[in-house]
Amino acid sequence: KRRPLSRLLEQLLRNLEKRDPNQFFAWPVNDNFAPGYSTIIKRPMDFSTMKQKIDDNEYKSLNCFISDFKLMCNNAMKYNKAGTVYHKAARRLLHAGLKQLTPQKLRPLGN
Ligand SMILES: NC(=O)c1ccc2nc(N)sc2c1
Repeated sequence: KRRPLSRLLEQLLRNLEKRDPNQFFAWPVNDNFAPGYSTIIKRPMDFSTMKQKIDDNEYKSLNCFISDFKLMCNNAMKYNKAGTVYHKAARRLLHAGLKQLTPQKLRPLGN
């Protein structure tokens, strides 16, 4: 890929997806299997949508990408009650993902 940012984001996305072996976050959540989802979650996000946004060059920075990743995980922790497999998977994914996304070398200059 010509665009260095796209190349970086695709690699980061692949590594984040590895941490979702059950593919709870692979596709948009469907109201049919998650009753009331679209009324509770105003800004849905999932890995396939993030991939499409990379391909459409919608991410202008790494931080925009990280924001969508956090949104996806926080949506799941909002909709799914604590103690459910989905809530626990979202918490694990968020913590593991942020460790990968904000190590010292990736942190913006100055901190
Ligand atoms: N990402 C989510 O919040 C999520 C994913 C899968 C799923 N399957 C259900 N039966 S509820 C549910 C929620």
